[in-house]
Amino acid sequence: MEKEIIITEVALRDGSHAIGHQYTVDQVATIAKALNEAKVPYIEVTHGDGLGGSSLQYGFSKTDEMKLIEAAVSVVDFSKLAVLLLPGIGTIENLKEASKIGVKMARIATHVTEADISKQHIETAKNLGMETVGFLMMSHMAPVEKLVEQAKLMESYGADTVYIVDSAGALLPNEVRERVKALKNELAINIGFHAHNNLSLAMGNTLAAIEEGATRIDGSIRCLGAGAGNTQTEVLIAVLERMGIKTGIDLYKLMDVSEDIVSKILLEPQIINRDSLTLGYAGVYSSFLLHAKRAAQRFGVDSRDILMELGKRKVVGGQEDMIVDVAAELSKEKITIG
Ligand SMILES: CC[C@H](O)CC(=O)C(=O)O
Ligand SMILES: [Mn+2]
Repeated sequence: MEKEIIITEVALRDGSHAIGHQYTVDQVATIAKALNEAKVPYIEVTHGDGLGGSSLQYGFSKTDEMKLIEAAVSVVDFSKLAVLLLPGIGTIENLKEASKIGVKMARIATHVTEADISKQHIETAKNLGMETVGFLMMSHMAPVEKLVEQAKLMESYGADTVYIVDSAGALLPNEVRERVKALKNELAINIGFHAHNNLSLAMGNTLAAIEEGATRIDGSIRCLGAGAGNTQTEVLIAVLERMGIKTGIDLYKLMDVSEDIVSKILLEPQIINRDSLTLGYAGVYSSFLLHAKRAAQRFGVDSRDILMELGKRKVVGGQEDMIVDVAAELSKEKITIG
Protein backbone atom coordinates (compact mmCIF):
# COMPACT_ATOMS: atom_id res chain seq x y z
CA MET A 1 0.00 0.00 0.00
CA GLU A 2 1.25 3.52 -0.80
CA LYS A 3 2.34 5.50 2.25
CA GLU A 4 0.72 8.83 2.88
CA ILE A 5 2.08 11.24 5.46
CA ILE A 6 -0.01 14.06 6.88
CA ILE A 7 1.94 17.14 7.87
CA THR A 8 1.16 19.67 10.56
CA GLU A 9 3.10 22.91 10.16
CA VAL A 10 4.01 24.26 13.60
CA ALA A 11 6.07 27.42 12.90
CA LEU A 12 3.13 29.62 13.85
CA ARG A 13 3.00 27.92 17.27
CA ASP A 14 6.34 26.25 18.15
CA GLY A 15 8.12 29.08 16.31
CA SER A 16 6.47 31.53 18.68
CA HIS A 17 9.02 30.44 21.34
CA ALA A 18 11.89 31.38 19.01
CA ILE A 19 10.60 34.91 18.46
CA GLY A 20 9.54 35.58 22.05
CA HIS A 21 5.82 35.24 21.17
CA GLN A 22 5.92 38.40 19.04
CA TYR A 23 3.80 37.31 16.06
CA THR A 24 1.60 39.98 14.50
CA VAL A 25 -1.74 39.50 12.75
CA ASP A 26 -0.11 40.50 9.50
CA GLN A 27 2.69 37.94 9.78
CA VAL A 28 0.32 35.12 10.70
CA ALA A 29 -2.13 35.97 7.91
CA THR A 30 0.64 36.19 5.31
CA ILE A 31 2.28 32.92 6.33
CA ALA A 32 -0.99 31.01 6.75
CA LYS A 33 -2.20 32.18 3.32
CA ALA A 34 1.03 31.05 1.68
CA LEU A 35 0.99 27.68 3.49
CA ASN A 36 -2.62 27.23 2.38
CA GLU A 37 -1.61 27.89 -1.24
CA ALA A 38 1.16 25.29 -0.87
CA LYS A 39 -1.57 22.81 0.26
CA VAL A 40 -0.25 22.19 3.77
CA PRO A 41 -2.97 20.07 5.45
CA TYR A 42 -2.76 21.47 9.02
CA ILE A 43 -1.42 24.74 10.39
CA GLU A 44 -1.05 25.18 14.14
CA VAL A 45 -1.50 28.66 15.59
CA THR A 46 -1.33 29.66 19.27
CA HIS A 47 1.11 31.06 21.81
CA GLY A 48 4.15 28.72 21.95
CA ASP A 49 2.86 27.20 25.19
CA GLY A 50 -0.57 26.70 23.71
CA LEU A 51 -3.89 28.43 24.31
CA GLY A 52 -3.72 30.71 27.33
CA GLY A 53 0.09 30.63 27.36
CA SER A 54 0.51 34.40 27.35
CA SER A 55 1.62 35.09 30.93
CA LEU A 56 4.50 36.20 33.13
CA GLN A 57 5.59 32.55 33.53
CA TYR A 58 5.74 31.72 29.81
CA GLY A 59 6.12 35.14 28.20
CA PHE A 60 3.47 37.60 27.09
CA SER A 61 2.24 37.51 23.49
CA LYS A 62 2.45 40.67 21.43
CA THR A 63 -0.98 39.90 19.94
CA ASP A 64 -4.01 38.17 21.45
CA GLU A 65 -3.78 34.60 20.09
CA MET A 66 -7.50 34.50 19.23
CA LYS A 67 -6.83 37.41 16.86
CA LEU A 68 -3.98 35.42 15.31
CA ILE A 69 -6.18 32.34 14.95
CA GLU A 70 -8.98 34.43 13.43
CA ALA A 71 -6.53 35.93 10.94
CA ALA A 72 -5.31 32.48 9.91
CA VAL A 73 -8.83 31.07 9.61
CA SER A 74 -9.86 34.00 7.40
CA VAL A 75 -7.20 33.25 4.74
CA VAL A 76 -7.43 29.46 4.39
CA ASP A 77 -9.74 27.48 2.16
CA PHE A 78 -7.73 24.26 2.07
CA SER A 79 -5.59 24.02 5.21
CA LYS A 80 -7.23 23.22 8.53
CA LEU A 81 -6.32 25.18 11.63
CA ALA A 82 -5.01 23.40 14.72
CA VAL A 83 -4.44 24.62 18.27
CA LEU A 84 -2.28 23.28 21.06
CA LEU A 85 -3.65 23.19 24.58
CA LEU A 86 -1.86 22.21 27.79
CA PRO A 87 -4.46 21.42 30.49
CA GLY A 88 -3.73 23.75 33.40
CA ILE A 89 -2.61 26.53 31.05
CA GLY A 90 -5.41 26.53 28.48
CA THR A 91 -9.02 26.09 29.51
CA ILE A 92 -12.14 24.44 28.15
CA GLU A 93 -13.44 27.98 27.47
CA ASN A 94 -10.36 28.70 25.30
CA LEU A 95 -11.05 25.48 23.38
CA LYS A 96 -14.69 26.40 22.80
CA GLU A 97 -13.69 29.86 21.57
CA ALA A 98 -11.13 28.40 19.16
CA SER A 99 -13.68 25.93 17.83
CA LYS A 100 -16.20 28.74 17.31
CA ILE A 101 -13.64 30.71 15.30
CA GLY A 102 -13.19 27.71 13.00
CA VAL A 103 -10.33 25.62 14.40
CA LYS A 104 -10.69 21.99 13.31
CA MET A 105 -8.04 20.16 15.30
CA ALA A 106 -7.19 20.25 19.03
CA ARG A 107 -3.85 18.92 20.20
CA ILE A 108 -3.96 18.25 23.92
CA ALA A 109 -0.46 18.18 25.38
CA THR A 110 0.70 16.72 28.68
CA HIS A 111 3.99 15.63 30.18
CA VAL A 112 4.63 12.05 29.08
CA THR A 113 3.60 10.61 32.47
CA GLU A 114 0.51 12.78 32.96
CA ALA A 115 -1.91 11.76 30.23
CA ASP A 116 -4.74 11.44 32.76
CA ILE A 117 -5.10 15.22 32.93
CA SER A 118 -6.05 15.30 29.23
CA LYS A 119 -9.34 13.39 29.60
CA GLN A 120 -11.68 16.34 30.02
CA HIS A 121 -10.04 18.34 27.21
CA ILE A 122 -9.93 15.46 24.72
CA GLU A 123 -13.56 14.62 25.42
CA THR A 124 -14.63 18.26 25.08
CA ALA A 125 -12.74 18.64 21.80
CA LYS A 126 -14.46 15.50 20.46
CA ASN A 127 -17.85 16.81 21.55
CA LEU A 128 -17.10 20.05 19.72
CA GLY A 129 -16.56 17.95 16.59
CA MET A 130 -12.83 18.57 16.43
CA GLU A 131 -10.19 16.10 15.33
CA THR A 132 -8.24 15.34 18.48
CA VAL A 133 -4.59 14.61 19.13
CA GLY A 134 -2.92 13.49 22.36
CA PHE A 135 0.55 15.05 22.52
CA LEU A 136 2.94 13.29 24.93
CA MET A 137 5.72 15.78 25.63
CA MET A 138 9.27 15.04 26.84
CA SER A 139 8.84 11.46 25.59
CA HIS A 140 12.53 10.72 26.20
CA MET A 141 11.85 10.85 29.98
CA ALA A 142 9.67 7.74 30.13
CA PRO A 143 10.48 4.12 29.38
CA VAL A 144 8.65 2.58 26.43
CA GLU A 145 6.12 0.68 28.61
CA LYS A 146 5.14 3.91 30.39
CA LEU A 147 4.73 5.73 27.08
CA VAL A 148 2.45 2.94 25.82
CA GLU A 149 0.38 3.04 29.02
CA GLN A 150 -0.07 6.82 28.74
CA ALA A 151 -0.84 6.72 25.02
CA LYS A 152 -3.51 4.08 25.69
CA LEU A 153 -5.15 6.45 28.17
CA MET A 154 -5.36 9.15 25.52
CA GLU A 155 -6.77 6.63 23.05
CA SER A 156 -9.39 5.60 25.62
CA TYR A 157 -10.45 9.28 26.02
CA GLY A 158 -11.15 9.44 22.28
CA ALA A 159 -7.94 10.82 20.74
CA ASP A 160 -7.73 10.14 16.99
CA THR A 161 -3.92 10.33 17.07
CA VAL A 162 -1.21 10.10 19.69
CA TYR A 163 2.09 11.90 19.19
CA ILE A 164 5.50 11.02 20.54
CA VAL A 165 6.90 14.47 21.25
CA ASP A 166 10.66 14.84 21.50
CA SER A 167 10.44 18.20 23.26
CA ALA A 168 14.12 18.29 24.17
CA GLY A 169 15.39 16.89 20.88
CA ALA A 170 17.09 14.25 23.01
CA LEU A 171 15.82 10.99 21.50
CA LEU A 172 18.19 8.85 19.44
CA PRO A 173 16.97 7.09 16.26
CA ASN A 174 16.82 3.64 17.89
CA GLU A 175 14.79 5.12 20.77
CA VAL A 176 12.33 6.67 18.30
CA ARG A 177 12.03 3.34 16.48
CA GLU A 178 11.27 1.33 19.60
CA ARG A 179 8.69 3.88 20.77
CA VAL A 180 6.81 4.06 17.46
CA LYS A 181 6.95 0.27 17.05
CA ALA A 182 5.49 -0.27 20.54
CA LEU A 183 2.66 2.21 19.96
CA LYS A 184 1.88 0.69 16.55
CA ASN A 185 1.62 -2.73 18.20
CA GLU A 186 -0.56 -1.62 21.09
CA LEU A 187 -2.81 1.13 19.70
CA ALA A 188 -5.42 1.24 16.94
CA ILE A 189 -5.19 5.01 16.29
CA ASN A 190 -2.73 7.10 14.22
CA ILE A 191 0.78 7.61 15.56
CA GLY A 192 2.49 10.97 15.18
CA PHE A 193 6.00 12.28 15.76
CA HIS A 194 7.23 15.79 16.66
CA ALA A 195 10.99 16.40 16.65
CA HIS A 196 13.45 19.08 17.73
CA ASN A 197 16.76 19.41 15.98
CA ASN A 198 19.05 20.11 18.95
CA LEU A 199 21.21 17.04 18.27
CA SER A 200 20.81 17.40 14.49
CA LEU A 201 18.58 14.30 14.54
CA ALA A 202 15.18 15.79 13.68
CA MET A 203 15.19 14.57 10.07
CA GLY A 204 16.77 11.19 10.85
CA ASN A 205 14.40 10.59 13.74
CA THR A 206 11.40 11.64 11.65
CA LEU A 207 12.34 9.19 8.90
CA ALA A 208 12.85 6.45 11.51
CA ALA A 209 9.38 7.22 12.90
CA ILE A 210 7.85 7.07 9.42
CA GLU A 211 9.59 3.78 8.65
CA GLU A 212 8.08 2.29 11.81
CA GLY A 213 4.57 3.45 10.86
CA ALA A 214 4.07 7.02 12.10
CA THR A 215 1.79 8.82 9.64
CA ARG A 216 1.27 12.21 11.32
CA ILE A 217 4.39 14.35 11.26
CA ASP A 218 5.17 17.87 12.48
CA GLY A 219 7.53 20.22 10.73
CA SER A 220 8.45 23.87 10.99
CA ILE A 221 9.23 25.84 7.91
CA ARG A 222 12.75 27.31 7.94
CA CYS A 223 13.16 25.30 11.18
CA LEU A 224 11.20 28.01 13.00
CA GLY A 225 10.60 26.26 16.32
CA ALA A 226 11.94 26.24 19.86
CA GLY A 227 15.60 25.40 20.44
CA ALA A 228 17.25 24.55 17.14
CA GLY A 229 13.77 24.21 15.62
CA ASN A 230 11.84 21.19 14.41
CA THR A 231 12.14 18.99 11.36
CA GLN A 232 12.44 21.55 8.56
CA THR A 233 9.18 21.17 6.65
CA GLU A 234 10.34 22.09 3.14
CA VAL A 235 13.36 19.79 3.45
CA LEU A 236 11.18 16.96 4.73
CA ILE A 237 8.81 17.31 1.77
CA ALA A 238 11.74 17.10 -0.66
CA VAL A 239 13.14 14.01 1.11
CA LEU A 240 9.75 12.30 1.22
CA GLU A 241 9.21 12.98 -2.49
CA ARG A 242 12.58 11.39 -3.20
CA MET A 243 11.37 8.38 -1.19
CA GLY A 244 8.13 8.20 -3.17
CA ILE A 245 6.04 9.20 -0.15
CA LYS A 246 3.11 11.52 -0.78
CA THR A 247 2.14 14.56 1.30
CA GLY A 248 0.15 16.53 -1.29
CA ILE A 249 2.27 19.64 -0.55
CA ASP A 250 3.67 21.80 -3.35
CA LEU A 251 7.43 21.76 -2.74
CA TYR A 252 8.35 24.83 -4.82
CA LYS A 253 5.66 26.93 -3.19
CA LEU A 254 6.83 25.82 0.25
CA MET A 255 10.44 26.68 -0.59
CA ASP A 256 9.26 30.15 -1.59
CA VAL A 257 7.34 30.64 1.68
CA SER A 258 10.51 29.73 3.55
CA GLU A 259 12.85 31.93 1.55
CA ASP A 260 10.67 34.94 0.79
CA ILE A 261 8.51 35.24 3.91
CA VAL A 262 9.60 33.22 6.95
CA SER A 263 13.33 33.98 6.68
CA LYS A 264 12.49 37.67 7.10
CA ILE A 265 10.87 37.24 10.50
CA LEU A 266 13.56 35.10 12.11
CA LEU A 267 15.51 36.99 14.77
CA GLU A 268 18.53 34.96 13.68
CA PRO A 269 18.87 31.85 11.49
CA GLN A 270 17.91 28.66 13.31
CA ILE A 271 21.22 26.96 13.96
CA ILE A 272 22.55 24.40 16.40
CA ASN A 273 24.73 26.47 18.70
CA ARG A 274 26.15 25.74 22.16
CA ASP A 275 22.86 26.51 23.87
CA SER A 276 20.49 24.54 21.65
CA LEU A 277 22.98 21.66 21.51
CA THR A 278 23.03 21.60 25.32
CA LEU A 279 19.22 21.28 25.35
CA GLY A 280 19.42 18.02 23.42
CA TYR A 281 22.50 16.81 25.32
CA ALA A 282 20.97 17.50 28.75
CA GLY A 283 17.40 16.53 27.80
CA VAL A 284 15.84 19.91 28.57
CA TYR A 285 12.60 21.32 27.16
CA SER A 286 13.42 23.33 24.01
CA SER A 287 11.10 26.15 25.07
CA PHE A 288 13.41 26.86 28.04
CA LEU A 289 16.10 28.24 25.73
CA LEU A 290 15.32 31.96 25.73
CA HIS A 291 14.41 31.89 29.45
CA ALA A 292 17.78 30.27 30.26
CA LYS A 293 19.70 32.76 28.11
CA ARG A 294 18.02 35.68 29.86
CA ALA A 295 18.67 34.17 33.32
CA ALA A 296 22.33 33.54 32.39
CA GLN A 297 22.78 37.19 31.49
CA ARG A 298 20.99 38.43 34.56
CA PHE A 299 23.03 36.31 36.99
CA GLY A 300 26.33 36.30 35.09
CA VAL A 301 26.52 32.52 34.68
CA ASP A 302 26.98 30.18 31.69
CA SER A 303 23.61 29.25 30.17
CA ARG A 304 24.97 25.73 29.56
CA ASP A 305 25.51 25.26 33.30
CA ILE A 306 21.90 26.29 33.92
CA LEU A 307 20.61 23.85 31.28
CA MET A 308 22.80 20.97 32.51
CA GLU A 309 21.53 21.49 36.06
CA LEU A 310 17.90 21.63 34.87
CA GLY A 311 18.48 18.36 33.01
CA LYS A 312 19.98 16.77 36.15
CA ARG A 313 16.94 17.86 38.16
CA LYS A 314 14.59 16.50 35.49
CA VAL A 315 12.69 19.76 35.34
CA VAL A 316 9.58 19.65 33.15
CA GLY A 317 7.25 22.09 31.40
CA GLY A 318 5.47 24.37 33.86
CA GLN A 319 8.58 24.64 36.03
CA GLU A 320 10.00 27.65 34.16
CA ASP A 321 10.44 29.45 37.49
CA MET A 322 13.18 26.89 38.31
CA ILE A 323 15.34 28.41 35.57
CA VAL A 324 15.80 31.60 37.57
CA ASP A 325 16.24 29.63 40.82
CA VAL A 326 19.02 27.52 39.29
CA ALA A 327 20.73 30.58 37.79
CA ALA A 328 20.62 32.35 41.17
CA GLU A 329 22.06 29.29 42.95
CA LEU A 330 24.86 28.93 40.41
CA SER A 331 25.73 32.61 40.74
CA LYS A 332 25.83 32.32 44.56
CA GLU A 333 28.16 29.29 44.26
CA LYS A 334 30.36 31.26 41.89
CA ILE A 335 30.66 34.12 44.36
CA THR A 336 31.33 31.73 47.29
CA ILE A 337 33.99 29.77 45.39
CA GLY A 338 35.48 32.93 43.85
C1 LIG B 1 5.33 24.27 25.85
C2 LIG B 1 4.67 23.47 24.80
C3 LIG B 1 5.69 22.84 23.93
O1 LIG B 1 6.39 23.83 23.20
C4 LIG B 1 5.03 21.81 23.05
C5 LIG B 1 6.02 21.26 22.11
O2 LIG B 1 6.05 21.62 20.95
C6 LIG B 1 7.03 20.34 22.60
O3 LIG B 1 6.92 19.83 23.74
O4 LIG B 1 7.98 20.09 21.84
MN1 LIG C 1 7.99 21.44 20.06
